Amino acid sequence: MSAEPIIRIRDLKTAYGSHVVHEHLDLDIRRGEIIGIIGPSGCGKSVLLRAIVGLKQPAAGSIEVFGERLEKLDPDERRTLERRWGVMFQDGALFSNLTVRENVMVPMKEHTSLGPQLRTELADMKIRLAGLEPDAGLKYPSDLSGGMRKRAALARALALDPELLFLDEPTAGLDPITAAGFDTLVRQLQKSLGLTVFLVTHDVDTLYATCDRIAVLGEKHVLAVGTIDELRKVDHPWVQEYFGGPRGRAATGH
Ligand SMILES: Nc1ncnc2c1ncn2[C@@H]1O[C@H](COP(=O)(O)OP(=O)(O)OP(=O)(O)O)[C@@H](O)[C@H]1O
Repeated sequence: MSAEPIIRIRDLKTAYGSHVVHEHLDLDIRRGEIIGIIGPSGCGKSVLLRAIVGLKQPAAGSIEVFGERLEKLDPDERRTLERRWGVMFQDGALFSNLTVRENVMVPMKEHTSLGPQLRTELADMKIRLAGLEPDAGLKYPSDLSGGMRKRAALARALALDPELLFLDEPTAGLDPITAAGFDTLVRQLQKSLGLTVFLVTHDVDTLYATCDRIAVLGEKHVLAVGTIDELRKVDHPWVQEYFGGPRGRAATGH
């Protein structure tokens, strides 16, 4: 892992009108790590993700990704930078009128000059990489189970061979076995592709199974960041409850 963070957030403030979501938020994401982002509902996990990828304009502070500040780039430079990450949104956000293969090809069409034949071959490769059977590519999202839809959304997030992957609650709504399969897949992909993963989750099992470090959001900023063992020692009621409460104990078998 290099010392230079892949994402560097300093003194971030975000707001919707008078409603301040983040204030004085600092966070570094290290290259090659899977960092879990947790915190109470509505604390701003998804908004933080959106701010990093440029979908939510910060009210103050700075966000650097790959050493660049998005708002300082011209449109071409920004598109080049955006190609280096993939995002899987909370609901998967697949286009319902496109097949899985066509969904995966959307970013390729937008960002590359690859011809249809190559796009198809690459899309099918991503579909397999995400753990789906090849024939899933010809199906529409409505023909897939929840777990398969998540994998299809993951395949699309991987379409451009990203270095950085953003996953917003990837296991929400999945049964525990399917969720565990997804966790394993994320870990395998991180290892084999050398990805850095920014993973928003409520799922304690996912944290234990996949994350190198965890950042706890609350009170508009990062309350604590560290390994699970480090966070267990943090003297904050929500953090204590999260890791020491019944769900946290069940996940560790303590
Ligand atoms: N488009 C929007 N317009 C106005 N307020 C918004 C918008 N998006 C998010 N918010 C507000 O920002 C705050 C943080 O929302 P966010 O979705 O990031 O929370 P979260 O931590 O991801 O929650 P959850 O765990 O429930 O998904 C909430 O108070 C929410 O109401």
